[in-house]
Amino acid sequence: MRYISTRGQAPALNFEDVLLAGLATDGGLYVPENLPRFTMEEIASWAGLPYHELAFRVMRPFVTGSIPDADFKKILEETYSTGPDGVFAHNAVAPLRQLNGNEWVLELFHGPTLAFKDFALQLLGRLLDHVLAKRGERVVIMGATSGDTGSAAIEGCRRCDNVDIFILHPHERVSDVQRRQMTSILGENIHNIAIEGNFDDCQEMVKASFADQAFLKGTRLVAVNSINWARIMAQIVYYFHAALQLGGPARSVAFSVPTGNFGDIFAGYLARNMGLPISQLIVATNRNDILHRFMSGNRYDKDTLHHSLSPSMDIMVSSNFERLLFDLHGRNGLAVAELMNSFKATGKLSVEEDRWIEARRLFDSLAVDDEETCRTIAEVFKNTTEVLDPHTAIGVRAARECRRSLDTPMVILGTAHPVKFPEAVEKAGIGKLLELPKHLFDLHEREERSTVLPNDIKAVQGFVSSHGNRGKPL
Ligand SMILES: N[C@@H](CCOP(=O)(O)O)C(=O)O
Repeated sequence: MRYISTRGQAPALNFEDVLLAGLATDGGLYVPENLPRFTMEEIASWAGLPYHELAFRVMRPFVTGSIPDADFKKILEETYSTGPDGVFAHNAVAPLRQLNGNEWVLELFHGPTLAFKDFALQLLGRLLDHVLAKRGERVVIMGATSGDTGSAAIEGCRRCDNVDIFILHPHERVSDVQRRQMTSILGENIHNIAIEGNFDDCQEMVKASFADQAFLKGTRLVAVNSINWARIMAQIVYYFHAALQLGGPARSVAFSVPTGNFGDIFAGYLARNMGLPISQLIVATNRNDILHRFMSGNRYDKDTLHHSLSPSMDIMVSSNFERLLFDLHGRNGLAVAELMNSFKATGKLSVEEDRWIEARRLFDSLAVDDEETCRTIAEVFKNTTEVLDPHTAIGVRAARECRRSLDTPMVILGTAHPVKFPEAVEKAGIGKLLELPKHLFDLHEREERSTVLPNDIKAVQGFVSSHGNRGKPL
C-alpha cells in the first residue's frame, strides 16, 4: 500500500514511513493511494469475530508490505485484549447499548483513558515500538489536545522505549479529570505543556513544527493526532464492528458522530467507501461549528473559539477536513493546496457548488449548544437511567434531529465516559454520583507535573529541544 499527500507535492510513502511522518513535507495529509474495497460476502463472513480478528481483516491491506501478518496479528491481539490484565475493560471491547427502539450507543470508552482515542492510540504506541525497535531509532512525539487525545497518547506511548512525548493542551481549558489523566503520568520521557492559548494555537504549533524540524537537531518528529494516518485507520474498524452486530452488511446502518477534528467521522466515510453499507453519516458539533457551517451553507470560515461543556470538541479548524476536500476535488492535490493556502491567508473557504452538493449528499450535520446538550443528558437519563457524557449527548441530539429513517438502526458513537465531565453532568441536573473506575480511583490525589508556557512557538520548541532526550537536551 502506498500513501499520497492531499497537496500532491510530497513523495508517496509506504505505511511504515507514513506512521513516522505526521504531516507530509508539502504540508498535506497522507491518504491511501487506493482504498481497499471489500465485497458484501467478505464482510458478512466476519460476523462474530473477536474485535482483534476483525481489526486484522479491516486494517491488513493498509499495512501490507510494512508489517508482517504474524507481527500485526500479535500487536492487535495485545491492543484489543480484555480480561483482568487486558487493555479494554469490557469483554466486547466496544459494546453497543440500546437507548430505545432502533437507537444505539457504541460505547468507545472502556479503554484505559475512557475515550475513543484509546482504540487508535493503544495501537499506535505498539506500532511505533515495533517499527522503532527494528530501525534502532529514537523519535520525539508532539501532540495537541483539547482533552482526550493527550492522555490516550501518553498512555499508549509511555512504555515505548524509543520515544519522548510532548503534549500541548490549552491551559485551564480541559476538564479536571482530563488534565489529571495527563499530568499525573510521570516519567522522564513524558512532558505536559499547558499553553496560554486555545486548542487551535496548540494544533498550529504542532503542525508548524513539522514544517520546521531543525530545532530537533536531526531527531525525527512523529504525530499522535489524527493527522497521522494510523489514527484514522484504527478508527475505521469500529464502524464494521457496530454494523456487523446490527445485521450488517445485509442491512445498512446510520451513524451520528460527535466530532471536532473530523477524524472520527472521516473514518466512517472511509468504512462506507470500503464497502460497508452506511445509509447516513451525521456530523455532530458543539457551538464551535465550522463543520456544520460548511455542510449547511458552504462556509468553512474561522470563527472565535468558544469554551463549552464539551471541551474535546472546542476546535476552530478541523484538520481532517482537508482529507475530504481532496476527495471532493477528484484527488487533485494542487487544487487542495491552492484552497488551503488561501484559507491560511483569509481564514475563509468555500467550494464550487457541485462539490458542496456532493458533500451534502455524503453528510448531514447539526450544531448543538450547551443548553441543548444538558437537556439531552437529562432526557436520556430520565428515559433510560443512562448517563451520557456531553459529547455523546451531542451525537444523540443530532441523531434525533437529522435521522432519515426509523427503520434503519442509528448508532451514536459514545466517545467518552461521563465521569470525565462532571460539570456537564451536574448542570444537566443528574444527582447520581459517578465513580472513577478502579485504576483511576486516586486520580485526584496523584502528583501532577506540567509546565505552563506562553503561546509562542519558539518557547515550545526551545522546551522540546532541551528536554527531548529523556528529559535532557537533544
Ligand atoms: N478532540 C481531540 C483534539 C485533537 O484531535 P485529534 O483527533 O486530531 O487528536 C482531543 O480530545 O484532544
